[in-house]
Amino acid sequence: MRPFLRKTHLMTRLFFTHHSFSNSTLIIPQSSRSFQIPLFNIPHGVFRPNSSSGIRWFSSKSRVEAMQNLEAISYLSQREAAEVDEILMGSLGFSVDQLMELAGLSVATSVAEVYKASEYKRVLVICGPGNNGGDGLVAARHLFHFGYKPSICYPKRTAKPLYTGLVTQLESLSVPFLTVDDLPLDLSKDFDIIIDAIFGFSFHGAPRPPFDDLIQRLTSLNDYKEANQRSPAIVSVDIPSGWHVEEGDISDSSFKPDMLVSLTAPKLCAKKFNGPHHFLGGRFVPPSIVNKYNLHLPPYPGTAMCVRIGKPPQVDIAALRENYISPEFLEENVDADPIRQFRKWFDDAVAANLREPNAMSLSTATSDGKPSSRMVLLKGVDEDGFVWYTNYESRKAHDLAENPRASLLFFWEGLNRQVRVEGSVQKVSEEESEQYFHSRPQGSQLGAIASPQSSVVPGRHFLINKYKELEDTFSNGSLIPKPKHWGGYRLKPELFEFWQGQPSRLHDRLFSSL
Ligand SMILES: NC(=O)C1=CN([C@@H]2O[C@H](COP(=O)(O)OP(=O)(O)OC[C@H]3O[C@@H](n4cnc5c(N)ncnc54)[C@H](OP(=O)(O)O)[C@@H]3O)[C@@H](O)[C@H]2O)[C@H](O)CC1
Ligand SMILES: Cc1cc2nc3c(=O)[nH]c(=O)nc-3n(C[C@H](O)[C@H](O)[C@H](O)COP(=O)(O)O)c2cc1C
Ligand SMILES: Cc1ncc(COP(=O)(O)O)c(C=O)c1O
Ligand SMILES: [K+]
Repeated sequence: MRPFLRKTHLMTRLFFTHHSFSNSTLIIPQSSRSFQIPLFNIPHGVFRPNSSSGIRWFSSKSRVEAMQNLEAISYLSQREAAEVDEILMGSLGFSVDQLMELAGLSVATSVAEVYKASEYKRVLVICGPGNNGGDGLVAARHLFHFGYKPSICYPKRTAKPLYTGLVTQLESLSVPFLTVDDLPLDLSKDFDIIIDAIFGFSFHGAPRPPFDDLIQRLTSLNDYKEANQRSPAIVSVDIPSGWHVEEGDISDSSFKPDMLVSLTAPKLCAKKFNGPHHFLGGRFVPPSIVNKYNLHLPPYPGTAMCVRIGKPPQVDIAALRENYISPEFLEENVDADPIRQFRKWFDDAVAANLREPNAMSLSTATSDGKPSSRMVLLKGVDEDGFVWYTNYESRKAHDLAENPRASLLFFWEGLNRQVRVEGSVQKVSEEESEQYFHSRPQGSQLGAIASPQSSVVPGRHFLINKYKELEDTFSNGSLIPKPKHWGGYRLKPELFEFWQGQPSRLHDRLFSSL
């Protein structure tokens, strides 16, 4: 294999035309051909000079950090876990209600990250007599509001107002409470997820009735897993119930959850957890606790209530799929003007708060038909076409010089929508490029000068040094001149396809060729 080389890259802007949908057709069948894409070394170098992209850059960085920090996680003993609880609810001024609310919300958000409500609707929450059971009650309420259908089994209720309040809240949502006798002996058919909120870090000895029997029913589900048959996913809150809080499943005879949501910090038994999904929740740990217990915990990304820890899940790539469920998109729903239709969908993507709704894949090809694709940012769309900005000496620019045709692809995953646009490409005017260039953050302007896009550079230091020199040169606030080799392209559309995903792959595809 050849070693990686470092290339650099820059950015781009967008606009659109007026045409009718006279030729629009609904094509249902999807090509069933599969493609084998050969793997090759991709010289790359994502250069984001300083933080012109601010928060977004930071939040994606903290997610990456979280993934990289897996080795450094620390674990609490049973005594330490109880101590932390006491400190939080003593000198640190928390109430148990608050902590339980945050813990239960963390459990619900962790579940929702892995098991989509559309596929895993029926949730059984088995609650024990202590705070672990309380976390389960809170999680059930949040899951209800997230669109799941929870049922509760809460055989040993605690008479304290906190718990009776949680029960009343669930009853007001008509969440069913099932007795142990109501539950089938074989839990495999009636539920998609079972949340084990039976015992937490205060568990000791061997499980007593009726929890011994419930744990046995969970353990019986192992047989289905071993036989590769569908059975509910088991999610344990803080401790897999029945496991020793520090030693884990000592007898090797208890159930093995698919997911563990550790709260505050993982307890020692979590070292023995080998399931696919380990999450951390309880985003309330103040620095004084972190320092006292020398905790190494991953940062929570953005505003999340949970973060994945442990090894990344091993997925069966072939089994990864979504069943798209969307409103129908019919001929009578589409705007006769594809540009207006595009704007409508674009506005929907913005309103849905999708990240980078203007990110699009741009495909170009050499004159002898060698294709290549990359993402660029749409910077304008109107009757004249779609505009993006880039480096005129880049690979895409070379392609466009010899073959001025391209295709654009938008994928708005959160809306089950895709738009294809194909057409001919021209450079935008120098004035237009000038105007756009000077509207960009200073860092991006300097980046455009520093980065010889698509050419091989000796290393990241090369870009950083060039960038620093430019920063010095322009530190007096003088105008940063647009490099000659930087500017926009405009694609004049000839063909549109608006795609809305539907169940069983019977998607709606409306196209208009102009
Ligand atoms: N700071 C945090 O991390 C927070 C964690 N929370 C959650 O709270 C639990 C710990 O809660 P706690 O009430 O201390 O303990 P448990 O939920 O584990 O349950 C204690 C009850 O279970 C009974 N028990 C213990 N062992 C057995 C057994 N072998 N058989 C049957 N019953 C058992 C115990 O009864 P005892 O009579 O034995 O004392 C108790 O009734 C933690 O894990 C988190 O999930 C908070 O919600 C938020 C803050
Ligand atoms: C979301 C996203 C947006 C991007 N936007 C642009 C852009 O607007 N202009 C640009 O030149 N490069 C942009 N890039 C970088 C390009 O994908 C690519 O790496 C670079 O333009 C070099 O491509 P080339 O060597 O094929 O010409 C973007 C990358 C991503 C992931
Ligand atoms: C290399 C490069 N150039 C240009 C852009 C577009 O940047 P701007 O929005 O500042 O025009 C991007 C966006 O990611 C980029 O990566
Ligand atoms: K548990």
